[in-house]
Amino acid sequence: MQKNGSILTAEHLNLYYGDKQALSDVSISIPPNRVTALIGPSGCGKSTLLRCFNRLNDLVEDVRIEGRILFEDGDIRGPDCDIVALRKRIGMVFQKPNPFPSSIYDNVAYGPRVHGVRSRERLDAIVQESLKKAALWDEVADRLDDSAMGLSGGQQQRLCIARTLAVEPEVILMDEPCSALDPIATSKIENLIDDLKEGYTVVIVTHNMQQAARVSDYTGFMYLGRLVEFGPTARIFENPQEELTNNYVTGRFG
Ligand SMILES: Nc1ncnc2c1ncn2[C@@H]1O[C@H](COP(=O)(O)OP(=O)(O)OP(=O)(O)O)[C@@H](O)[C@H]1O
Repeated sequence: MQKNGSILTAEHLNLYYGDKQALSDVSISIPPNRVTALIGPSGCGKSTLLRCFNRLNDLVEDVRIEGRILFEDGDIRGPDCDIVALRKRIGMVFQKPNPFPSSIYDNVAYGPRVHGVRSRERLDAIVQESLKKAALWDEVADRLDDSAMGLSGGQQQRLCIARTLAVEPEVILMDEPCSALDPIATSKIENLIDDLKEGYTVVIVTHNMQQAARVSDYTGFMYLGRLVEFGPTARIFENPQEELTNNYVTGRFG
């Protein structure tokens, strides 16, 4: 944990895609073991900020980043940062479920295998535990060798969460994890997010304000690349300090 009580802190972050500035002077501190939602209109930089937290923007050509991102005590943008180790500690779940075209078991065992776990007994235990934490075990326990592609969209997304949990991350980044799912599957993922904060820090990007209000403890409202306001979710929705936030949460634009 950091001196300010956070697990992850961005300081004066600017990000440019070529000439276009997508983040402007963003500073934010993410509290541990809580769910933090990033909301704001399309194109305001939510996903860009999320991707900075595990250096996924490094893969984008022509990107330039200024500022610091501290994870615990180290700067993840520093030369000493081991990206593979970072992505193990800060996992990511994407908008569209993206299971590998292999068995349910192998999807979950993939990460631990990459990180050197060889014992079948240990892998069995990790697969079972991760699927239980992702609230999927009861639905797949008798068909672990079946293809992950045969699962429903909601099950696939929970499998992707299990795959992320299998390498024991500390932070889970979720980029619109329910946007491809129906309401029942969405509510399962939302319940799961609530359970996850016992053991993990969750940062979720969502278009859906009701979802942010339901699942998060803290909310950051972004607009045109800036973090306009950040605070406890109830305060952001019920008593925002900034007029822009108020206009957005009351549905005056979006
Ligand atoms: N790889 C990229 N190359 C160039 N520009 C990009 C890239 N990714 C995002 N952008 C631009 O950066 C800005 C912020 O995009 P970002 O995806 O972070 O916004 P967002 O708030 O997550 O939007 P949405 O809610 O629509 O997903 C947008 O103007 C977008 O067009």
